[in-house]
Amino acid sequence: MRSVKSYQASSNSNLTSMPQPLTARRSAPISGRVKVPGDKSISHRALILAGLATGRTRIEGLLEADDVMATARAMEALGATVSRSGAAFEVLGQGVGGLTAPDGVLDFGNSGTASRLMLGVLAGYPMRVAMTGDASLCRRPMSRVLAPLSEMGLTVEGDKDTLPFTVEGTADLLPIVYELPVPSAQVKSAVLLAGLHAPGRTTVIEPLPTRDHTERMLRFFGAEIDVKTRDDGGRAVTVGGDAELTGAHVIVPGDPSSAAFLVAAALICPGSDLVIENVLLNPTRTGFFETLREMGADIEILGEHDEAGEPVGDLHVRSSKLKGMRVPPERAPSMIDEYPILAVLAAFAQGETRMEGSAELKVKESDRLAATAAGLAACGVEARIEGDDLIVSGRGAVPGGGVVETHMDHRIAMAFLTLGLGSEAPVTVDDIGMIATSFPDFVPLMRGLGAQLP
Ligand SMILES: O=C(O)C1=C[C@@H](OP(=O)(O)O)[C@@H](O)[C@H](O)C1
Ligand SMILES: C=C(OP(=O)(O)O)C(=O)O
Repeated sequence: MRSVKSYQASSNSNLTSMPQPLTARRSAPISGRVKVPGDKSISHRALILAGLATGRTRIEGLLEADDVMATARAMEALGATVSRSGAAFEVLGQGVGGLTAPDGVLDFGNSGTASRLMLGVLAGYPMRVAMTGDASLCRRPMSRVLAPLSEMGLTVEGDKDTLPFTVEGTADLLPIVYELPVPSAQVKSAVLLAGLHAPGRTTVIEPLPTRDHTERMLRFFGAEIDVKTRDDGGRAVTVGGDAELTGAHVIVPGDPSSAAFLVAAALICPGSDLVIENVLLNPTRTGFFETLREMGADIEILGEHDEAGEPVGDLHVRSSKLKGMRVPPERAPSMIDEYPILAVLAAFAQGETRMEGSAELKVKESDRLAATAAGLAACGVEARIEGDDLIVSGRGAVPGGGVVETHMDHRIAMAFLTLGLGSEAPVTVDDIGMIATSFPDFVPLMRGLGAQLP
């Protein structure tokens, strides 16, 4: 058994370590059968709910990346026991009210999900907890979660909107009905997690459906969850308070947001034929694959089935000629992390791709609208931002030859390394260090499939 304390907070140490540039070159076909690491969103939630449950939880396929290890360390600091046992993780939970005050500051590294979901957990405990993150996380807005959680009873010292700050929860949380002003699964999840402690029922209303892993997993651990879907697709999610959760056996499927880079590489490198096994196919996460099919991509889904409460299947991808399209704003939540790699594919397509309603991209690990447009321009692609829309003019081929700034953003780094596998001239990414936050084996895995990442 190995405790998670032995995992380093490497996303923070990246701040002081030297940047690691990498150059991607035009590649032969990307082919083979492969699995991607476990889904990041489900991994965070598995650790949190396991820590709040009574008894033991076994987690298979947990993503061992910096972001998820920040959640694991936080749960340990709060009194849960998290250890690795062979290929799985085991968590000994403390029950919904059983967590205890940490000794030091909780450091969430680069992870928005870890920090925001944990605020929901902490809201139910009358203890002062100091929280921080790396330079990127300390710029990201926290008011979106602090607003509903303050209504429930959480206080933030100094009324701050960004980390670092100290919060204090209460044993007397109020249940609320909260309508999300922005489509965000992190905000929805934070309110639902706080609702576990509140007496009565807490409801989150979301005008556009966002990823629903918290609801599914809460149900899996025994919480009372009610989901009502409106005619317009919006949802009202209600959690019963004073909840009791029981340890469970969680199996984490492959992350579709990581698979997206492999799919993209296979599409743009001629002659590719790739199968990615065991990918999460929850409909709140598959907007990218649907969009690519509409653009003409040859993507087949094989062997779809349910595993531990989530749909999974294999993706079979063959290189394809793509055409530009209008991506409607209501699709954004189901593919929010895939816009940088979609924009890269749009550059290889014929015609214009207009990605509408992408405002949320401005508040991710970097301003992804700006970083993506600048990266494309550095690689000779015409791209522009109009309000909240990103517009890419595809010419069927990409010149490349640029140096791309990643701004401490793992998805920008992976998106532009992928671009370099299909462009005419090599593409250099200024720093690949942050890739460890979500997909530590990205570079060796891609090399194994034929990618030229020397
Ligand atoms: O709930 C989650 O696990 C996530 C929700 C999304 O963020 P928002 O809730 O800010 O849209 C997504 O970008 C992030 O990578 C993971
Ligand atoms: C936005 C992301 O993550 P987070 O918000 O958890 O930092 C991401 O992984 O693309």
